[in-house]
Amino acid sequence: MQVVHYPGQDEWAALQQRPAAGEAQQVAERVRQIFDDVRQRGDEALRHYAQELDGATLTELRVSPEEVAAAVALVPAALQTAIRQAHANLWKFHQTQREEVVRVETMPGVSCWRKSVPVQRVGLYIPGGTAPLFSTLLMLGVPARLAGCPEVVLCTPPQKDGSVNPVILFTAQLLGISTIIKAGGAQAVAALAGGTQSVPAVDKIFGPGNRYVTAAKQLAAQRGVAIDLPAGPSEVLVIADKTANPAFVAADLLSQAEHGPDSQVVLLTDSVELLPRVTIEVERQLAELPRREVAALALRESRAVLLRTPEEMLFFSNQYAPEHLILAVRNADDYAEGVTSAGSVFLGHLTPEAAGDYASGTNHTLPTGGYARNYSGVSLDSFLKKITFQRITAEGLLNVGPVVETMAEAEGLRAHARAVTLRLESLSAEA
Ligand SMILES: NC(=O)c1ccc[n+]([C@@H]2O[C@H](COP(=O)([O-])OP(=O)(O)OC[C@H]3O[C@@H](n4cnc5c(N)ncnc54)[C@H](O)[C@@H]3O)[C@@H](O)[C@H]2O)c1
Ligand SMILES: N[C@H](CO)Cc1c[nH]c[nH+]1
Ligand SMILES: [Zn+2]
Repeated sequence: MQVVHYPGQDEWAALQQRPAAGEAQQVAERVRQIFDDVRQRGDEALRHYAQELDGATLTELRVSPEEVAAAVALVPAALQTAIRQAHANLWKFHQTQREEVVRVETMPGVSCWRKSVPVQRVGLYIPGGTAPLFSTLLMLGVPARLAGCPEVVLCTPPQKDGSVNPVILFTAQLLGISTIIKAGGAQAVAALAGGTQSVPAVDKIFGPGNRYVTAAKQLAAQRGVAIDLPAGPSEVLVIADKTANPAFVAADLLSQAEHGPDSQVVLLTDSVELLPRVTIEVERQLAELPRREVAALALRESRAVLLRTPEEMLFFSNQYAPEHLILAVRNADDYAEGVTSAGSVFLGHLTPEAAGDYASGTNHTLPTGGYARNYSGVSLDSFLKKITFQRITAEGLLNVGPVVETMAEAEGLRAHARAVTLRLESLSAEA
C-alpha cells in the first residue's frame, strides 16, 4: 500500500484515482468487437469465447435440469443452511422496500396514482471468473422474485470442465431460476442484450463483474437495453480513528483486495499511531491468504492516508465515493450523518463489510469507480417500473381543464388546448 502523510488538498485527486482507468479505451474496444461477433455468430461466438477466455469446451450452452439436480446433491448441508439464512435476511430487508399504491386527488375530481410493475425480462450476470459468487445470485434473485419479474435469465462463466459451480446451481434452484446459460464476460452481456439461439434477449441486465463485464453493460445501455448500475471491481474505504483495532481494519481492507487485481482499498486515519500498525497487520494477514497474489496486486494500487481531522476524512471519502465505507471510529453515528456519497456504510468496530457481502440483509451489488456519487446499489426498485395512472371526472375537468388550456395556448400548442376545450364544450352541451 502506498502510505501518504498529510497530503495537501492539491494531491487528493491523484490519491482518489481508480486503478486501470488508463486502460478503459482498450477494454471498450475489445468489448465492442465481442458484441459484434456475438451479434453475427450468436451461440457459435459464445462457444468460441468460452473456449478462449474460460478454457471450456461447450456443446450445450444451457444448463440442463439433470445438471442442476446433480449439483444440488454436492452442496454440503451446512452451506445450504447458511444460504437459506442469508436468503431469509435479504428477503426480510428487501420486502420492506415494497410501496403501497397511493391515490391522490390533486383537485376535486382529478385522481392520480402510481403502481409498481415488474420489468418483464431480466438478465442476471453472476461473476465466476476467479470466484463463483453465488452470494451475488442471492443479491439479484431475491429482489427479482419479490418484484415478480416473470422471465429471469442467468448467465455465469463456465468452469474449465464445462460445468457451472454447484453452489450457483443450488442457489438458482432455491430462487426458482431455471434458465441458466454458461456464458461469462462481455459475450454474456452481449447475448442478453441482443439474444442468440440459446439466450433470450432481456429488457434489463443486472449484476457486477470485472471491467469487461462493466464496460459491456455500459455498451448495452448505449444500445437501448437498461442496466442496473456500473458495479465493477470491488472497493472499500475505511475511516479509522485511534480506537480502531488494527487487525480488524487490515482484515476489512484485505477482504476487498482479495476480490481481484483491479480492486482498490483505502485507509484514512487521523491517528499517526494506528497507521503503521494497520500496514504491518495487512502484510502479516496477506501472507496467510490463499488469494494473496491477487490481493497483493490490488494493494499496489491501494493507499493508506494520514489526514488531520474527522472533517477532512469525511470530505475525502465523499469525494472518493467508495462502494463500501467502513466507519471504524468511536462515534460512527456522527460520521454517518455526514456521508453524502457511498454505496453502503458499515458502522462501528463490530460491523465487518463482509457481513453485507453475504448475509446481513442489505444488497452487495453496489456502484464502484466513483459512481456512488450518482447511483444507488441494487434494490427492489431496480426490478420495478413505476407507471402512473389518472382518471378525471366531469368535476375534475371543470377544475383542471382551464389550467391546461391556458398553459397549452401559452406554449403555442393549440391541439393540446383543443383536447380539453372539446370535452369542456361537450359537458356544457349536456348541462
Ligand atoms: N460492485 C459490486 O457490486 C461487485 C459485487 C461482486 C463482485 N464484484 C467484482 O466482480 C468482479 C468479478 O470478476 P471476475 O473476473 O472474477 O469474474 P467475471 O465473471 O466478472 O469475469 C470473468 C469473465 O471475464 C472475461 N474476461 C477475462 N479476461 C478477459 C480478456 N482479457 N478479454 C475479454 N474478456 C475477458 C471472461 O469472459 C470471463 O468469463 C471482481 O472485480 C469483483 O470485485 C463487484
Ligand atoms: N464485495 C463484493 C462486492 O463488491 C461482494 C462479494 C461477494 N462475495 C464476497 N463479496
Ligand atoms: Zn466481497
